[in-house]
Amino acid sequence: MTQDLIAQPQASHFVAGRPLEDTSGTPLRVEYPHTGAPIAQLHEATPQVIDAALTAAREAQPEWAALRPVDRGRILAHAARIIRDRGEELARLETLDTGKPIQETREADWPSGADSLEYFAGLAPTVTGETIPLGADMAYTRREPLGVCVGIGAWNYPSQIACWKAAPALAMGNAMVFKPSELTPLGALRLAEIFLEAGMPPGVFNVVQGRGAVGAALVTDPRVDKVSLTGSVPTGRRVYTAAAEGMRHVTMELGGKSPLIVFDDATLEDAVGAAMLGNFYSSGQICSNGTRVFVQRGLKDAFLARLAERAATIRAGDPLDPETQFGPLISAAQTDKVRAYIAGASAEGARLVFGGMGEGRFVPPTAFAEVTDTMTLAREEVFGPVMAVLDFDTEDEVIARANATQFGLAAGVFTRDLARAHRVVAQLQAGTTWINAYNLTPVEMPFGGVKASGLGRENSRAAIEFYSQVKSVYLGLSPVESPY
Ligand SMILES: NC(=O)c1ccc[n+]([C@@H]2O[C@H](COP(=O)([O-])OP(=O)(O)OC[C@H]3O[C@@H](n4cnc5c(N)ncnc54)[C@H](O)[C@@H]3O)[C@@H](O)[C@H]2O)c1
Repeated sequence: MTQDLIAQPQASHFVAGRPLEDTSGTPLRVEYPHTGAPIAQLHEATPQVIDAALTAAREAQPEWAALRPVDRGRILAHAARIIRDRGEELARLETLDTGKPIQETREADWPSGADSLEYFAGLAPTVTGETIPLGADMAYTRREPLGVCVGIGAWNYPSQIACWKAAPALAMGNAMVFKPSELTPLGALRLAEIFLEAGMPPGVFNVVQGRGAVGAALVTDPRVDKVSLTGSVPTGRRVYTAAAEGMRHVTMELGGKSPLIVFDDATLEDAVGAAMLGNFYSSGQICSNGTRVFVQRGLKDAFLARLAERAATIRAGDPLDPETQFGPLISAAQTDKVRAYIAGASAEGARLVFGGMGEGRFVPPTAFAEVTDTMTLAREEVFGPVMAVLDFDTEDEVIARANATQFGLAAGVFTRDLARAHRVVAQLQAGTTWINAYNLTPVEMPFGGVKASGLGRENSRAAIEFYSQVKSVYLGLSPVESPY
């Protein structure tokens, strides 16, 4: 291993407040995506490790839930402060784990995780029940935790995903066992250490490593009350099915093929900027990306010309270089997959405007024009920096075409006509939408999908509902009337 790129943690797992190793688990080689060089060597969780993590979570949860919400919130807020204090070190770790430019991991990844911890730390004490007058009697409701939640993460925003799941779950008094993606296991381990340092009792947040089989073992364990997955639609279907067997709650944050609609009265620079953000940031590995860019015919030539001009200035390179704006893809397998989509788009008759295959782990920012709805590039999630530009003429037409997909994660509209913007957004089948903006996901705003893109919402007050349940308490204050 190159000495300065080693990121070996103390142990593969973090259970009951301690690093835990079991070298009998299948080896898990962690690589720096930029070079493919190993940066850590871990082991997948064995059944014993999974059992230890779930036992620890089960045991820790009741006491954690019994704390005053303000006391749980103080620990989450303390963890957020530690994350902010160690921003540089954590950004570097995230870059090594994901290959994303350090520019991005400094600004977006852990800081967004810290936002989430701060938000739910503040929200926890404000969650109250209802009192319901019933004449002489009354009822009230209590919002109670679910118990043990399993979090399963994707590789594109590993530490942000861990925080987005942990923050509402823990704020509401649940314990969590988190399984990061096997490709990006390092950030969640660091989060577990930070929680402990911030004063969280051992066992409240545990991390186990492994591929899909470890996730599947967690999802079906009778000690688990809820599963929150961030991943692809096929994995989501499997996990939802398995969770249903045990009547477990789920949150599903899945993939998309989101439309970004640009009317010909849009501000060109903003629309082009948003299309670039929504296709090339994180080398296109973002679930909510607006990968079907519908451009009204009158603006098409200007849009493509300005897009090509601005895309040519994107600086690709070593992700640890602060000047780098664009990094490699996560793995050789993902690179092959993205290249196959590029080859397929050309074969199906789309016109390559710029970009192409690239070299090694890099696929450059790429855009195709004259893409039609039936082409594979317009129908399937690529999860790489490949933009499909489609032409359209009328509002009704573009709404129908935008909705003609199994996905429903996100959508965007660019126009100066705000009445039209609201009218169009109201008709788009998507859980998260933007008007004259794209891919901004502040913690204050609910985030999630409809249709095959998911169930439940992360972030905002809405997330509380998905990490708690309502108990009704009927309070009899008058004599019991019985016919017997
Ligand atoms: N909606 C969102 O918030 C969001 C955010 C990021 C990524 N994503 C989606 O994630 C996908 C990319 O991530 P990925 O390739 O890691 O996804 P993936 O579906 O391959 O894996 C996601 C996670 O599920 C685990 N897993 C796989 N099979 C499992 C099983 N049978 N039971 C339990 N767990 C299992 C994996 O080990 C991994 O941790 C894309 O489709 C992307 O759109 C969605």
